[in-house]
Amino acid sequence: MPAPKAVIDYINANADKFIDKLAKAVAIPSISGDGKHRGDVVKMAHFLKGELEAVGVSVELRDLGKHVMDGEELHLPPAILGKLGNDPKKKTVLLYAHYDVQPALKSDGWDTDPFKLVIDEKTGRLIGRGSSDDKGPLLGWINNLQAHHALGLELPVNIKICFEGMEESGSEGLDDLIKAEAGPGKYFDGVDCVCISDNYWLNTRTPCLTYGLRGLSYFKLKISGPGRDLHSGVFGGTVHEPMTDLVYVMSKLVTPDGKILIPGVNDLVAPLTDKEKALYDRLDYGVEDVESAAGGRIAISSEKTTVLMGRMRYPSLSIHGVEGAFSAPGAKTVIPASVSGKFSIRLVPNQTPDNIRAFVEKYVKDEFAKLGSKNTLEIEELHGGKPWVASPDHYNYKAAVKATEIIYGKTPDMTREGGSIPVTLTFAEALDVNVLLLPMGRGDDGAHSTNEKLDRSNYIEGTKLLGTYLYELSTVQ
Ligand SMILES: C[C@H](N)C(=O)N[C@@H](Cc1c[nH]cn1)C(=O)O
Ligand SMILES: [Zn+2]
Ligand SMILES: [Zn+2]
Repeated sequence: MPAPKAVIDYINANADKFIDKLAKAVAIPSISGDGKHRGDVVKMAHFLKGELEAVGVSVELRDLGKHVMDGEELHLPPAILGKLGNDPKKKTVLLYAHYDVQPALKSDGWDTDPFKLVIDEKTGRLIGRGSSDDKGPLLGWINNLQAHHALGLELPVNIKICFEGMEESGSEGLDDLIKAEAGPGKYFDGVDCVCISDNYWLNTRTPCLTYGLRGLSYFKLKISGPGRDLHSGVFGGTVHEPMTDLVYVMSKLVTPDGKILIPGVNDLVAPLTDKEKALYDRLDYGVEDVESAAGGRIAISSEKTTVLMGRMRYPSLSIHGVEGAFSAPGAKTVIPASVSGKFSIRLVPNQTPDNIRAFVEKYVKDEFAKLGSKNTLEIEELHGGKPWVASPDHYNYKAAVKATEIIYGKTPDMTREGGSIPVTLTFAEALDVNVLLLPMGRGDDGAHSTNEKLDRSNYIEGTKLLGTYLYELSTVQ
């Protein structure tokens, strides 16, 4: 059943107000990975609580306790739990999204202030940190609730909500909450299926539904030696230098064409079948899509399926940065006393943070030992999450296919995502339900990157898509 015309008309008529709301959300720098912004993450939770209550949702902010980040004990931001409707004749769908964002500084290379939503009238882009990941999609749900509230319409399904503020930092605390609230009489009791809008189309033209995510193991490799930073003219050539050791070890992790060098990691990956390869052949995708989204002609292969499988079905290892290294402008002649290299591995089925950790630790220690360095090495796993694959034959997906056809006039591609949303598998297992990923943004949105954007049409049509999905879900078998 399509959404009522009144709902679609309301969304069209209120598009500018929805954009204003996105601007308010973007203005709160809710960066979960930076302790200095923890107050902003909590502020964002209260902002959303107000928005949800204003449209009739009963909301509670659940305390998730404390954690330690970068040596500092911090209170975790709350999980936002909400309920609207309790009609036993209707299906109940659980909506998940996250209200935290990745860090962003203008000096990273943004053209504008990352926390001030800029509306580019020429291109229709809504530019700002979190516009696509994941404040726009999160507000897409609230926009629909607002439309129903304002029009005095009942929703076609019962809604339960779980919005979190730590997704970009390993979803700490949420797994325990979900497990504790699964089962008869508990918060998530009665949930029939889950919908998450927190990923992206493969390209800029074809909507998709996503039935898989890669997992993640994130590591910090710390090498220390001198008691303090040293003058390279005085000490260069006389001591083992931490940065030199780190660069050596990090260079042994992955080849420039993406082959992971850590023994054991690739052995866990299931062999490719012809049937599976045909799935990638059919997707609307070209090497030019990855190159235009990346902003450079740098695809790892000229073969479309190789590039797609590199994102969807094989693990990858990325080197993210070095803490403690000299990185300012100028030419400081320093030997840093302690440096920490950060890298992560995206995991695919059969790989888990538990079975990958031992391979990584052994290999890194062995490679470091080959140096005969007197510096010390510590390796720490910062966070991790398992990969997830669902059945796209479930009614949850059928409802989303129909909704996409109604709103976009196209049958969506069925994709697996290269990114990670650690709680997806927890929902699937703890609640024993199907989970659907229904993305709002395009493949070139630049999530986690500079100048992140959400196209105005994706925000507004995406809002309609989420609403229409709820109607299709209410009648699909
Ligand atoms: C796909 C989702 N929107 C996302 O960006 N997830 C993050 C999760 C994460 C884990 N550590 C830091 N962030 C991702 O895939 O990187
Ligand atoms: Zn993200
Ligand atoms: Zn996200």
